[in-house]
Amino acid sequence: TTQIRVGIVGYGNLGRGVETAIGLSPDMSLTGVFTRRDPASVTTVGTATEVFAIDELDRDRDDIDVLILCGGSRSDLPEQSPALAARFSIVDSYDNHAHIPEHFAAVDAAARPAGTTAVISTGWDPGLFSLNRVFSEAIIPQGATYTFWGRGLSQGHSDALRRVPGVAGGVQYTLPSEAAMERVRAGEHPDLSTRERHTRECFVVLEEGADAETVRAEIVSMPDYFEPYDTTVHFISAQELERDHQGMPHGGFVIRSGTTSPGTQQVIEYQLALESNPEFTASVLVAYARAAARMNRAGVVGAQTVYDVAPGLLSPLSPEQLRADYL
Ligand SMILES: NC(=O)C1=CN([C@@H]2O[C@H](COP(=O)(O)OP(=O)(O)OC[C@H]3O[C@@H](n4cnc5c(N)ncnc54)[C@H](OP(=O)(O)O)[C@@H]3O)[C@@H](O)[C@H]2O)C=CC1
Ligand SMILES: N[C@@H](C[C@H]1CC(C(=O)O)=NO1)C(=O)O
Repeated sequence: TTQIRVGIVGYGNLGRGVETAIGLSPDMSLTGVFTRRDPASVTTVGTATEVFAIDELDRDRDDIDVLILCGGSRSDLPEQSPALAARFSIVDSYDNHAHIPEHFAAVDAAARPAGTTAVISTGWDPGLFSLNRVFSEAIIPQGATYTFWGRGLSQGHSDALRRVPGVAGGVQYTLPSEAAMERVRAGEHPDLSTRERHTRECFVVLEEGADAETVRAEIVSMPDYFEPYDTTVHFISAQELERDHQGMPHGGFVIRSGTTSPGTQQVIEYQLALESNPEFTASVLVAYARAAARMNRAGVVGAQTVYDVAPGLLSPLSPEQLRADYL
């Protein structure tokens, strides 16, 4: 069977992870990396990986089945996903939850008339955690569902704070409320606000001459990303960022507890423990790129989410093998 030919758009933490994950997928090949920067300035993990300027995607080409978009959700994907879905099947990891319906509509308006397939908001949240929230609530309609993340590095929030004028670099860690988790695990169904579930801690390197209090105010008031949370901002040097904040671990869990008849307690839990958030997320993107290519060949076009993708399409194994070995 012919390989699925993939293009990576945007080469940062996620782009590097996708490059590695494709190398582990015998049914897929990497056509190349497409970057907005000078290709000569981009050093890839694989020495054989070709790097092109992103406008190399502007011309008609028949060497890409699906593009994996690895840009930032704060400002890259809102522009790149619809633009590229007009000509290619894509997958992205768009994770600004409050605006996913808008993103879906914009991408669908581009993909559907073009006959491309665009799977948006894949990864783990949104993505695998979204699936588990829906599974859990479909199976246990009477109960309460909770999602906790961290302590770990959120790539979406780190990307978002790096976009603030005056910020030269930085990361954001998400901390779950220990008290809230304890109450949930004790089987309580507490009514917790967003602010009561997590806090956010930022470590920021300022650009020369930038005003710290202006930058802090811009971060903590940022709608969707930071405004709904108690957020602290520490200012550090570039050396400290390099020395202390290069790891990108993360994780979390979705838990639902409820009853299937009066007094009959049922609990579903799905947990992730990630040494590398980007490598894990990239692996999810690659699996959904496999599904997007297959869905497009089957004539399923337009924007899709993880709720629209049959799980078997994620696997390199055939439906027959899955029935024989995994059911
Ligand atoms: N759904 C989910 O569960 C998850 C979603 N995500 C999403 O993934 C997005 C991308 O995360 P991440 O890869 O960490 O973001 P990065 O900041 O590493 O990269 C984002 C983009 O910035 C550009 N870039 C990268 N490095 C540099 C550099 N040194 N100088 C200038 N530009 C650079 C690249 O585009 P170019 O090559 O064109 O310059 C790249 O695509 C996040 O915004 C988040 O929304 C992440 C994790 C989980
Ligand atoms: N999308 C998140 C993945 C998880 C982590 C997270 C958070 O820490 O707020 N929310 O969802 C990311 O970019 O890392």
